[in-house]
Order: sequence, then structure tokens, then C-alpha cells
Amino acid sequence: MNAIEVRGISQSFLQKEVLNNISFEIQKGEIFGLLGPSGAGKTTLINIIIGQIKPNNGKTFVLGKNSLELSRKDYTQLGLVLDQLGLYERLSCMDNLQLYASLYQLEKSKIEEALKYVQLFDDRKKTVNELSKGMKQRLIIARAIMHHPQVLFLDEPTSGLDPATTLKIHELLLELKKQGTAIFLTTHNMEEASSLCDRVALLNEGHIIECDTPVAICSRYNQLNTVTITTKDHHQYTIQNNKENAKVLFEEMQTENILSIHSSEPTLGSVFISLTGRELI
Ligand SMILES: Nc1ncnc2c1ncn2[C@@H]1O[C@H](COP(=O)(O)OP(=O)(O)OP(=O)(O)O)[C@@H](O)[C@H]1O
Repeated sequence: MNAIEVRGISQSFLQKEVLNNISFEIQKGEIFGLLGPSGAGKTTLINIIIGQIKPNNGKTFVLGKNSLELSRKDYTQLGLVLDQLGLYERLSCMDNLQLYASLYQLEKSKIEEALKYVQLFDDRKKTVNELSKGMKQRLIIARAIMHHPQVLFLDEPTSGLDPATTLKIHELLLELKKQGTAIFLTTHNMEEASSLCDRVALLNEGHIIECDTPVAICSRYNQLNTVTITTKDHHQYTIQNNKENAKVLFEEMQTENILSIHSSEPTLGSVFISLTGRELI
């Protein structure tokens, strides 16, 4: 059974089409990234999958169940990291989690376990307004995972965080993946997607324009593989890294006039730009 299944989803708001015939599936233990620029419809798709928006067309399933028929019990299998809202600023980390734990009827040990997991146990008595942005985000992740959900949704989980906190969050997500959690995340950050996700979908103007492993997508766009040559007389030019240009490169090398040669492989970011003419911001 797929953890998440999205079948032919289309959605418009005020006659503006946001999602057009979107389909994909996510397995247990898989990290799947949805990449797209601001306003591409990423949050809308999460809301459809968790049954909070009824789509104009198509169906989504979570753990085999139609999203529009999820019961209260089904929701206990899901974890959500949707934004930084929903924390009580003047309550401690512990108290914030305790409020949620009572909804799930979790024992205190589960809260402590989650706080340790995100490395906030020593700060458990601090109030939320004393936490940094990265600590708040880790608290939200603790809240989303303390009941051990089978499916975790994260909307821009590391947006605006420093590289060290981002790395910590990536390690946490990889650990959850190892335990079999299916993880669906949205991001603008193609480096995050490349290093973290098993598969990614590139979303542009309502359509999925690519969906595969980051390596497979990048290797499909080998024409973006280039070589930049700088000569000793400070002339610089970039050519495609292909068979035909190997001859040009060889001839240039024989002149002994080369200062440096840099090769540049396609990245998800450069693929996205070449396909859409726009950056992932
Ligand atoms: N309830 C709504 N009513 C009208 N328009 C909406 C509604 N929800 C979303 N939209 C519009 O749908 C489009 C997609 O919004 P969405 O929040 O899904 O994008 P996003 O990809 O998550 O963007 P970001 O990366 O900036 O969070 C936007 O143009 C937004 O204004």
C-alpha cells in the first residue's frame, strides 16, 4: 500500500488554475520533495492530501484511505509541520507539547522522548518566546512526531533557518525515514531537495514537469553539463561538455594557453531554470 497516492488532482481558485492533473505516489520510508516557486500550489496540494480542501477534480489517498474520508483515528497516523503558528509563546516547550499529548493520550515519556530527539530536552522549561527560530522549528517537529506518525508532511521545514539547524533537521528526517515514516515535504531549496529526497517533483504553473530521483532528473539534462575555460590572456568561454567539444578542448590544451578548466554539472536548480525560464524562488 502506498503511504500517499495523488490521482489526477486539479484545483482552481477564482477561475485561476493552481493545480492541473497532478499524480504521484509516495512509499513508506520514502522522502518525497515537491519543488516549485512561490505560489506554485504546494501548500494547496498538502491541504488537499490531508483532506482540508476538496479538490475540483481527482482523488488523494493517505494510507489507502480517501483523504475526504479520514477519521479522527486516521489523523493520529499523520504529523504536520505546516508553519510556525500554533505555539503558545508564554508556555514552556514541555507545556506546549503536553497540550498536544493530551489530544493523543500520550504518556509524559513520549514527550520527553520527542524533546530529546530534537535536542530540546535541556531547554524544556524555556518558554517559546525565549527560543530561536530554529529551536521553535525543532519544537514544532517534536510536536509533529511525538505520536510516531506513519506519514509526515512538512511545508518548507527549513525556510529561513541557518545551515547548522537545517542540517540537524535533515538528520532528524533521515532518521525518521529509516524508521519507515513516509515524508512529504515542500521546498524552494534545490540543494535541500537533492541531498535529502529520494524523489522530487518539479511543479510549475500547475503542472508536474519532472518527477524522479534528483540524479535521474539531472542526468536527463546533460546539455547543461558545461566546461568553462579561462586562458592565460584572461579570455573566458563556456562550452557544452560533449564529444564534439572534446576536440576544441584538446586543441586549446595543446596551445598551453589554459589557466583553468571548470566543469559544471546540471543541478535541479539549473534544470528548473532551463525548463521554465524562472528560478525556484
Ligand atoms: N483559499 C484560497 N482562495 C483563493 N486563492 C488561493 C487560496 N489558497 C491558495 N490560493 C492561491 O493559490 C496559489 C497557490 O498557493 P499556495 O499557497 O498553494 O502556493 P505555494 O506553492 O505553497 O506558495 P509558497 O511557496 O509561497 O508558500 C496562489 O496564487 C494563492 O494565492
